[in-house]
Amino acid sequence: MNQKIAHLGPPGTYAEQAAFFYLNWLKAHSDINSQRSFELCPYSTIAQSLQAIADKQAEIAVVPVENSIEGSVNMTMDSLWQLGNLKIQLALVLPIQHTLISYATSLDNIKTVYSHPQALAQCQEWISQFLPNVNLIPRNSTTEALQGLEEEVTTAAISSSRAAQLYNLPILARGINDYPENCTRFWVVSREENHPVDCTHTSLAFSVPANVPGALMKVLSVFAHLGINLSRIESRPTKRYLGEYLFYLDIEADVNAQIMKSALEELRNYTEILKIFGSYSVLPINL
Ligand SMILES: O=C(O)C(=O)Cc1ccccc1
Repeated sequence: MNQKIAHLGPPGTYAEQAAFFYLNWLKAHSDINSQRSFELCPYSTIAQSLQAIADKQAEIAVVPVENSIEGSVNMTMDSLWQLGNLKIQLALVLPIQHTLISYATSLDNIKTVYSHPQALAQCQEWISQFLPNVNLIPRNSTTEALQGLEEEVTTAAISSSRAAQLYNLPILARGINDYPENCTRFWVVSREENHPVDCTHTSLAFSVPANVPGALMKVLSVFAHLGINLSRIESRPTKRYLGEYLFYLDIEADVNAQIMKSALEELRNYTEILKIFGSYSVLPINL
């Protein structure tokens, strides 16, 4: 059986790099007699990679969730809530080193820089120091940003050195991210529930029944009283009314642990809609 792994494309994105790591990890952990093969499938947006799973065009998607400098990737959070029935299988942490790619012979000749909004934000101090007058133009991905560089020598793109190599493009500057420890967390998502026993994290999102004092505090105190640690809390607009929010939690516990079962049971009293995105472990990608 051929399993399709959806990721943000065109080929050479950081998402593809994470997906490629996952593909090799799957091969290494597959039964030697298994007939499974895997194929990487690029999509134009993160939302489309997740939609591909919901539509059964692909079995797995690898999507960026959070960056150590810029925080959450809103498109991933919003799509997971909207699609509702997708499950996180694994988290991957990828170190990210950005490069400036251009046919310009010097930084002084660059007028426009293209990239994914997260990459532009992760390099903003470098850009304001070395390219203070350029126009910054967002693109769907760091490799979509590479299109057309050849025809226009006053443009540059922020992408990876791996992408520069893949498309045979010149690198003008390396390691341009403002913080050297820049990392992005990706989630491996599918339609199926994850079953391993050693999951370290659970992610979920919820709305509260009414916008009243203490509504969020009641939910958080369930975890506090049971001694369960949270590793992330995010809010996103419900998009229904101004000032109404959804809350996303990453929790340091397995959904199948007895203590989490108790927490989730109690949580249902204080939430309106509760969506559990799954339990998983975290794998660092060592480059
Ligand atoms: O555009 C890419 O290459 C992506 O995978 C999205 C992204 C952009 C910047 C940092 C991490 C992920």
